[in-house]
Amino acid sequence: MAVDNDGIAVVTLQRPPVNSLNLDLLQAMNNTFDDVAKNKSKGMILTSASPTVFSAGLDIMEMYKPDPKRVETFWVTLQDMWLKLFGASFPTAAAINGHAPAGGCLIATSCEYRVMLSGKFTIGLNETALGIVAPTWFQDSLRHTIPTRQAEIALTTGKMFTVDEALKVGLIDETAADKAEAIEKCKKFIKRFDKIPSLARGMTKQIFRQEVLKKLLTNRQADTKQFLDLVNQPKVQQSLELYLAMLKQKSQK
Ligand SMILES: CC/C=C\CC/C=C/CC(=O)SCCNC(=O)CCNC(=O)[C@H](O)C(C)(C)COP(=O)(O)OP(=O)(O)OC[C@H]1O[C@@H](n2cnc3c(N)ncnc32)[C@H](O)[C@@H]1OP(=O)(O)O
Repeated sequence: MAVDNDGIAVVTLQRPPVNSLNLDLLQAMNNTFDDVAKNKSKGMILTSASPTVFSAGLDIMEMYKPDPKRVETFWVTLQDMWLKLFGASFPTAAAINGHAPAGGCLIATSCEYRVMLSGKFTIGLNETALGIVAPTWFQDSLRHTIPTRQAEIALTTGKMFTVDEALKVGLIDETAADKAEAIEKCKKFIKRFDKIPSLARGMTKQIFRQEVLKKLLTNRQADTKQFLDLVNQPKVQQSLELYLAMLKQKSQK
């Protein structure tokens, strides 16, 4: 993590090759978000060290033939990550410098502002296309960002938006030619709050987001159980196996 002169933390995801979110990366993100809050940074920008992938979403290896204890810890840590990021009182922005499918889109939509690089990248919640279900809070994060009708159609079809489509529907706020420009645009967004008292800003954001946050906070155990039931279904394991094989085949071409 780097904190620049103007007090804005730039947090770079760096788990090659595709920043897939495994238990270790999620734990590191949680520690970093706590540090950003403790250091009283003006705000946080999330970006990626990869030139083509912001994040490939959840690491499928954490869910394929999982160890029962680890997969439960994995899910609870993912819930923590979302609660910290979506509920952060400090300003948050995503400089999306590559593809952002599924959990990658979740991270981006948990931030308050999104700038994505122009190019052949895509962003969206593609879970249904993989035969899995986007949990309530994934769906809520999308619904919080784009109009309800478009969110429903996107979720049920597993739509991956091109950069132009994402801009048109409001899934991203701006485009940028390169990563430096994306970070600059995110900084400009965060600097808008320079003259707004941070306590009032933070509380207003938390009130605005509290309904969605409360839904998970009061249903955490049920949400975990639902995930564990789903992940242990033979049909879901079969879908994950096929998907992994497809990804492997594609990467070897
Ligand atoms: C049962 C679960 C129930 C509920 C949970 C619901 C919530 C799910 C949320 C999720 O996030 S599920 C994950 C969904 N993610 C995806 O569908 C993305 C899959 N990846 C891609 O589409 C592409 O990799 C990419 C567009 C992100 C990047 O493309 P490219 O740069 O061409 O890289 P490769 O495809 O060649 O991949 C390199 C390498 O990485 C492996 N990999 C890719 N994504 C994942 C992943 N999500 N988890 C684990 N591993 C992944 C891929 O297999 C390649 O591995 P090699 O060993 O062949 O190099």
